[in-house]
Amino acid sequence: MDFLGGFRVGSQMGGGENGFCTLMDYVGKGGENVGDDLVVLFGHLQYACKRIAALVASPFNSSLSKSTGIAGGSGGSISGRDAPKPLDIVSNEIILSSLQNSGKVAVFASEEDDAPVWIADDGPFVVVTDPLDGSRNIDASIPTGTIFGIYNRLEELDHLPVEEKAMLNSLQSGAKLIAAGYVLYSSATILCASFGSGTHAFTLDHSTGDFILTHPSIKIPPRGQIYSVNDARYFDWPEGLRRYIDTVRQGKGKYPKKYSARYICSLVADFHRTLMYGGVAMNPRDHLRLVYEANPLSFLWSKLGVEVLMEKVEFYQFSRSSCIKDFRCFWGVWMIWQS
Ligand SMILES: O=P(O)(O)OC[C@H]1O[C@](O)(COP(=O)(O)O)[C@@H](O)[C@@H]1O
Repeated sequence: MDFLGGFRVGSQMGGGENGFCTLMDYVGKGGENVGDDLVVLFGHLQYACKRIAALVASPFNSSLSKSTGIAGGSGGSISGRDAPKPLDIVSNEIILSSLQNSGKVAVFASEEDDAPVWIADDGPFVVVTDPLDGSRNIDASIPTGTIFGIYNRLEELDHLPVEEKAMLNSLQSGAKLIAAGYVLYSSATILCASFGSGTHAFTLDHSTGDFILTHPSIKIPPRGQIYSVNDARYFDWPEGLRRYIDTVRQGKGKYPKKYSARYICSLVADFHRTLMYGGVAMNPRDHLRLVYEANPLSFLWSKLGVEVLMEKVEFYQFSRSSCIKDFRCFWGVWMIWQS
């Protein structure tokens, strides 16, 4: 048992009884004290994620999706890998309605929507999210996750037309995030977040419904022995990346042990494992969304002092004719540079 600022820190084996530090304790006045508005926002966000955790674990998943007839949803005309899956849409609605109820959000920008939604003129925050990442894998019960980032609303844009200010607020630079995180839906449900100093993980105690602080101020192991990348794309990679992976596979890098490969193809799960065990995780394709995935996760890494490489961010040029979903980037995280 550990102590943090007067709170007992639970372990995943521990209960959520009195004395454990819950997420709401942590963000509140007795903990990091992120400010009343953000506390309220997190109260609603964690509630939404608990509902999504229950949804993805539900035995009624597939019948729910089929019977509600939302499979085509708002994205009926979209095809292939971008076609929204039913649980994505349900998760999106859950988060949106929770944030609307919070009264603290001006703009909600989700990977599931073509355009950001303006919620409330006086909401102090802008929330960007991928409500259910990895949902392509859900029929096989592979872990999924919610990714979120939070900005302050740009008051200097208040005079603009709604659509324009919603878009510009959502396209703020990742460097302006005030908080970001993810929720992993796996054998445990884990909410991992940074509010600007350090990165902390909270594990859902199903007996009380509280997220308990289980991993305060996470430190990535200085040396990992795992690389995480979709290496079916090996022949599409740049030469330098192929050389790097070949080097660590053979144990010929600075760390003289052969690396192992782990790739779930569920970003939050691959990210969380890398956070826990170290190593290198990347997606060297022009595929991940800058606003909903790469920026929030990079914010977390940067609070850990980890080097984040993002390329192709020139996509991040505001253009009125572009869909926010099209801002994509190559994304890589180097825990340790060692080729
Ligand atoms: O097919 P790749 O390049 O391995 O990409 C897999 C990545 O795509 C994702 O499924 C995200 O894709 P979507 O945003 O289209 O859902 C991640 O969870 C995963 O890390």
